[in-house]
Amino acid sequence: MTLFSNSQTQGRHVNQNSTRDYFILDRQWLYQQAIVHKRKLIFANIIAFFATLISVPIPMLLPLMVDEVLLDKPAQGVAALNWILLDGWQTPVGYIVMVLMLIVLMRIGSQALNILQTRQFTLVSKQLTCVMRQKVLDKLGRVSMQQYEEKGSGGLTSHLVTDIETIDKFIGSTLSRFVISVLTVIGVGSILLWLNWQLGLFIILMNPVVIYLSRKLGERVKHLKKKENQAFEKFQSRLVETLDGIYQLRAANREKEYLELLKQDAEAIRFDADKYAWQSDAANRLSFLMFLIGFEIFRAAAMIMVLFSDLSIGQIFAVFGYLWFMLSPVQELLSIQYSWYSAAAAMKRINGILELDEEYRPQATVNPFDDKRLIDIEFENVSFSYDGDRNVLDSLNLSIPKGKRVALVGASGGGKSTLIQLLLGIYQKQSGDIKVNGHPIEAVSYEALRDKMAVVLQQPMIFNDTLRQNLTLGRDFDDETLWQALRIAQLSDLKSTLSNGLDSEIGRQGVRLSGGQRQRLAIARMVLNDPDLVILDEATSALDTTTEANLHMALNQFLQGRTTLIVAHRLSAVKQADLIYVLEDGKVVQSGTHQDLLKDDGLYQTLYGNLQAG
Ligand SMILES: Nc1ncnc2c1ncn2[C@@H]1O[C@H](COP(=O)(O)OP(=O)(O)OP(=O)(O)O)[C@@H](O)[C@H]1O
Repeated sequence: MTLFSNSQTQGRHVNQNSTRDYFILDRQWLYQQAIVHKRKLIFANIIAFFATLISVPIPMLLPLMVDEVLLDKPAQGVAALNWILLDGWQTPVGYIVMVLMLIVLMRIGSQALNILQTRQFTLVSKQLTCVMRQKVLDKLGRVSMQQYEEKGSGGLTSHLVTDIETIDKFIGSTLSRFVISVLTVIGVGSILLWLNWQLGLFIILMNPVVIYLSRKLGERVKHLKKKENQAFEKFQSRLVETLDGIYQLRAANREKEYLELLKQDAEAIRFDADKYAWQSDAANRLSFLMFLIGFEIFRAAAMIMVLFSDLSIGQIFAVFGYLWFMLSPVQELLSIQYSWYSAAAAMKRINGILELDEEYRPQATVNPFDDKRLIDIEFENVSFSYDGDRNVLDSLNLSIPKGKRVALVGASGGGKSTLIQLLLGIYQKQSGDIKVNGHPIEAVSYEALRDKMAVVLQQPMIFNDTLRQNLTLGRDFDDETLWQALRIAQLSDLKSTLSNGLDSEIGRQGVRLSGGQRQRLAIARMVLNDPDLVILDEATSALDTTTEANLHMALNQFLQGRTTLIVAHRLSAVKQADLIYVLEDGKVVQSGTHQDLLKDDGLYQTLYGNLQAG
């Protein structure tokens, strides 16, 4: 079956370490899980057997009531009741009350066992879905950036929520009902055959047909409902997008056009919803009509049997009872294939995630970091292309010496951020060497290097959490250290603006931080990291010149002795670097200090010469 095929990686770039050692949801795994949970599953099935054993005979008490008590033809049933009942209670009312109590007890017993049985299955299903979620989460931590960029996070989120929920439902409710349904249908079928084999056979064969036909009509409704839901989803996502961007839309005077689009979406909902409303009502009624007609045919057939066989009135009542009794188990058995299809499709989608290419993570074979904590980086003839066609970095050579502050400048799109991504191991160079303290970066391992460095990006991530959590990202620091980091990052003023201090909620529902504040928060985060290698990628671009100057002054001391790589457009951020590289079309076209570069005719002078003059 395609669902379980393991070979979906074809046509994709597969990293060196992704040699199918990854976890996947397949028959074998399900089988292993069934073995792991076999005690619960066996217990659940034994309970199911007894639950059915108690409930199936209930309608058989009707012939006893109707024939023996109401029509006054006492036989074994009444004899059995007489054996239990005291003399004074051996009256029709006594019999009815006694049978009522018996039925109530049987129903309570059967329901109690059902609850216990479902409980066993939910224990298993929740355990399995939890394992699945954790496996997918583990995988997400290893998925390569290319894959994230291709898939987008929206699709991945829905897999984690809805698809796993579908599988949970299949195991927890559909499978759990399966045994009970099969046993009930077998039990009821046997009793009907025993009562009157011709009538029994007719009902056993025709019942699934009637339910199948009425279900078919029901599915039509589902299809319509799906269309209505899709229209709603489209409307909703456009609405959220429009409202999120309302400020910019208003400023661009395009608000009306976007609201007009929303109105068109609303119109589409009206069209689909209207169709769904009446057609679903009609289909529901037709579906029920089909069922009622089937039921009436069975009833008529049963009455005809009374004419032509020795079926008693009480037994006819029992047959009617069993018709209802069979209804839900047959329905459940018929729907199992649909649930299986959805669960299989969900599994396939989850396997799609589990098979995504993983980030290349070579194991460390050397430790080039000495006690002095100094790091130097060397790029030797490094080439890289995103699409395998155009080289974004083209035989690039540059060196970032120990403890120095190095700046990368150049026109937008020159490859500066790409270079950082190669250093971080987010993307892999196609050729050349990146060396860390003289060792190839693969031998050092990206994880070991990431441990030593901190990167501050232009648009730092702020979590919907407290200031403390946003600073520490879960690590332990005392308050004084945190305030010290905030001081260096020029964020001391938060002390007076946040009522709850470090424990104030910032992020989406808390205080709204300005672009500049976010950047400074990320710098404070970096300071707390105490890194040996600092990378600032447009990290101060949103600050005003005074704050930026103050920040650089405060950072000067902190960056002393740490290797620093700065990517920036602003002269103020670049000027103080010990060494500046000018990148153009993926190559270093100039290098030197600010003063050296200003003297040369070249890109640097074009970019910064005027500013300097000004
Ligand atoms: N994920 C990506 N997929 C494909 N192409 C990309 C990707 N990221 C960047 N590029 C392309 O690679 C080139 C270099 O981009 P990069 O972001 O490294 O430039 P940059 O020098 O940092 O620019 P800026 O100064 O504007 O930040 C650009 O042409 C860009 O379009």
